[in-house]
Amino acid sequence: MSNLKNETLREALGVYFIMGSQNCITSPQKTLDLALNGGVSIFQFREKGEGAFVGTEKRQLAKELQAICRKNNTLFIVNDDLELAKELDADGIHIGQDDEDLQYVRREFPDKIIGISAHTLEEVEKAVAGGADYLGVGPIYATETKKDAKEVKGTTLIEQIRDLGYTIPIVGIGGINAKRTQEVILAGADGVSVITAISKAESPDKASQEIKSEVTQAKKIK
Ligand SMILES: Cc1ncsc1CCOP(=O)(O)O
Ligand SMILES: C=C1C=NC(C)=NC1=N
Ligand SMILES: [Mg+2]
Repeated sequence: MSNLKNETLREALGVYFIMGSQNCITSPQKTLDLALNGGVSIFQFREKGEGAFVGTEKRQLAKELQAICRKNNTLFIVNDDLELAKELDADGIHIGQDDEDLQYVRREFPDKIIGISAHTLEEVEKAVAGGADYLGVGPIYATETKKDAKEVKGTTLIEQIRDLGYTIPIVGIGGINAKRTQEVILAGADGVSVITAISKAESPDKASQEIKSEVTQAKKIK
């Protein structure tokens, strides 16, 4: 378990922005700065897909985005890349089912936040048993961003997890925007993970603000 208190992390998961150079219209640095101004509460660097940076360029961009997060007192999470996460002393790492297994990652990062993607109840149970700090459940809605996304499931898995009494922090992910945010929170998620709705927004700060207010409103109803 990360040394960050469970409830603090749950709170921080509210508006979980994920981005890499391939997801932006303008510069990643500018996009992140605006998104943080708008109310993003945790950020994940996810440099993947066609044309993604590798090596020194990737490391350089990660350092710059981490510095922007630090300036805004916001958690900086690295997707998949354990070496990079270690080198930057990131606040946490997010792994998918096809990445290193949780036990190995926990040994490497005993006090960091470890998030796991989960798409089935079996994957959820394994992640909870293994001591993951949060789950990324999706895709909730259709998404263009992740080419190998699994089948769209709506909010059913989130509801199932809560019906079974699991209290692990959850973010929904996949095709989420401001309009869809309340449904995901009311289903039992603690936050929403978003790439396109913020990274390709006309104004990333306004987009983040709208999502944040939807999260806040839904949590009042819950
Ligand atoms: C990384 C990931 N995992 C499941 S869907 C997805 C992409 C989400 O991107 P968007 O918010 O643009 O649909
Ligand atoms: C695939 C993913 C699922 N969930 C989260 C939070 N991040 C990811 N990269
Ligand atoms: Mg992965």
